Amino acid sequence: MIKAGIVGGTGYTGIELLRLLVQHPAVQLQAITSRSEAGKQVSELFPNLRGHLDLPFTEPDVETLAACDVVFFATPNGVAMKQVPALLERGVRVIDLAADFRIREVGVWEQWYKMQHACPELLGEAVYGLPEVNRDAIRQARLVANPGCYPTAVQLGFKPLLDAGLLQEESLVADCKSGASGAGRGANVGTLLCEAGDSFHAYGVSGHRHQPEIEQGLSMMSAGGVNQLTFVPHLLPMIRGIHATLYGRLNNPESHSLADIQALYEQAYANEPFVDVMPEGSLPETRSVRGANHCRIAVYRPGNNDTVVVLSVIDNLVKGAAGQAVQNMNIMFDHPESEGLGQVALLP
Ligand SMILES: NC(=O)C1=CN([C@@H]2O[C@H](COP(=O)(O)OP(=O)(O)OC[C@H]3O[C@@H](n4cnc5c(N)ncnc54)[C@H](OP(=O)(O)O)[C@@H]3O)[C@@H](O)[C@H]2O)C=CC1
Ligand SMILES: CC(=O)N[C@@H](CCC(=O)OP(=O)(O)O)C(=O)O
Repeated sequence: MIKAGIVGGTGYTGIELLRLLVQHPAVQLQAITSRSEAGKQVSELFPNLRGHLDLPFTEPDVETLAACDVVFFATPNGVAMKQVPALLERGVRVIDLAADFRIREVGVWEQWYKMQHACPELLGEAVYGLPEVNRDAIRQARLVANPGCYPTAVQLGFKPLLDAGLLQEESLVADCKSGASGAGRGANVGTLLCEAGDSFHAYGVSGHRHQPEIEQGLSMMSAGGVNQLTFVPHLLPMIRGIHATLYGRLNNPESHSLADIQALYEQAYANEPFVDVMPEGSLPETRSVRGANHCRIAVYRPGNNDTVVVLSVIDNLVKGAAGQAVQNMNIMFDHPESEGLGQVALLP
């Protein structure tokens, strides 16, 4: 059994980790932390876990966490980096759902996250946990930086076209929409029902912290690098889900029909358990991945012009966070990659 701990068990990604891990056949939950709820039974706060989990929340101290084989940090940015060195020293492997270890260059990270990094020496060792890109490195990793939700949807959507060198790199646009759970469980006026319900708006238009993460990932897929991505996130009046509409201009439009591009995607993801390339003409819906670890993708070439449109949907809390983290854990501990991740999306 893999002994697992969760730091931040009362947040939305922590709750989602709990839901997935109590059903995982090879995991024994060892410690679940919350500073605000320490001492209370986890199932008292979250009755969906009654009968599945008999553990109280504890304080997030290294001594308790050191008894785990793996610790998930489901905490705000800047928390994991303070505890990770001590845990690694104790032989514990770490999966950070926040952004502390996602960006290679410490200067870029500090500029976007507006704090000093506590252990920049670990940035070179940390593995970016997008299995469809880094599976082999994840297997060996002591420290995995779980990708952000928007970066997951965008990178999986563009990957086959960039890997094949078919796109003009300066032409990329990612028009993305997220449900409100992406903002976390903390009190926040912008995500109150009366503020976010029955309305729709963009945010972070002049700069969002996922921009450098997405550009870093896309650059690794493309010979020329990607540094002019236009990324605009929006808040949708729904709870879960990300819908990314991606645009890119073809280098040689005459040489690649829509059927060729469809075949390219099908081939690229043929062996990926969690990426589904839908048939031509499909319109992926966020509800088709709600609660499931899948990314569903459809490709288009409207009017047969030079621009390819890719539609990519995920559940921000599953493939965009907790599900991907469990997928990474399975890879790190040499378990079947889909173990404990067989959930089918909830319709309607
Ligand atoms: N929500 C989403 O869709 C996604 C979120 N992420 C990232 O995952 C991380 C968690 O997100 P989310 O679950 O939404 O966040 P929440 O705000 O919902 O939860 C945060 C959790 O962290 C704990 N916490 C806060 N501060 C500290 C601290 N200093 N030390 C220890 N624990 C702390 C809180 O519990 P307590 O205060 O009681 O200790 C709480 O359980 C964030 O970095 C987020 O950016 C990534 C992808 C998607
Ligand atoms: C709707 C909403 O607010 N979404 C969050 C993204 C959540 C996420 O993935 O953030 P991390 O990079 O911090 O992990 C945001 O835009 O800040």
